[in-house]
Amino acid sequence: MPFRTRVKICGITRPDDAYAAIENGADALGFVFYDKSPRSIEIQKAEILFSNISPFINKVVLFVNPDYDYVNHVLSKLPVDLLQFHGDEDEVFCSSFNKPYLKAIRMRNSINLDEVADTYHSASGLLLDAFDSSQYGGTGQTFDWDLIPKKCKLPIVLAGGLNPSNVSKAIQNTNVFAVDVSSGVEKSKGVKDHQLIKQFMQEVKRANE
Ligand SMILES: O=C(O)c1ccccc1N[C@@H]1O[C@H](COP(=O)(O)O)[C@@H](O)[C@H]1O
Repeated sequence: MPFRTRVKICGITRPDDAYAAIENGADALGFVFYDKSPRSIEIQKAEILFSNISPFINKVVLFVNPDYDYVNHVLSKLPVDLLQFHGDEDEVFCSSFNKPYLKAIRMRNSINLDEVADTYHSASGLLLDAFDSSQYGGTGQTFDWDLIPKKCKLPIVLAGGLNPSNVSKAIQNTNVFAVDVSSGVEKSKGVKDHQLIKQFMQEVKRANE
């Protein structure tokens, strides 16, 4: 069976955007619970969205340096499949919710991903994003994909500045398990462009042929 790169579309704030992502074949949808993000969503709005998401689509909730109680509050309200920690959270914190999680790593030359995988041994995967000193993520910036090892102890999700024009090259140049996109399929912050979602998914498919 040929390998298929999985796709997560992040920063969903509207039902129509969720449907467009699902209809075009996304495996996971991401919801941002970080009030400094323009893609941040309120719990009440997310409750409605979540109740309309088809089975077998992973619902991922993203946090940046959250309080322990806030994560538990979100988990008490929403049927979450996977947590995504996109800040400076340590392994003890990330693993304390009894839920699978992705740990986002903002890539710099000095990072040794084998060491990071040992540190976050309880993670379901590492999500690699571009480093930006002023923002935690959703920056639309790429990083040097040569920094990604061909083999890692944990599955790798590639993020950071992906869009329909570069995702096929990103997949062909790396050996990642999944790709994650937010700003590259938007018409404005928090509002997805359905044509770009379609093109992005077509390009992922093309790269897998
Ligand atoms: O989307 C955001 O606003 C955001 C805010 C804070 C941390 C992470 C955020 N998004 C994640 O960033 C990466 C890359 O996004 P982009 O495709 O470059 O826009 C992705 O994992 C988003 O989930």
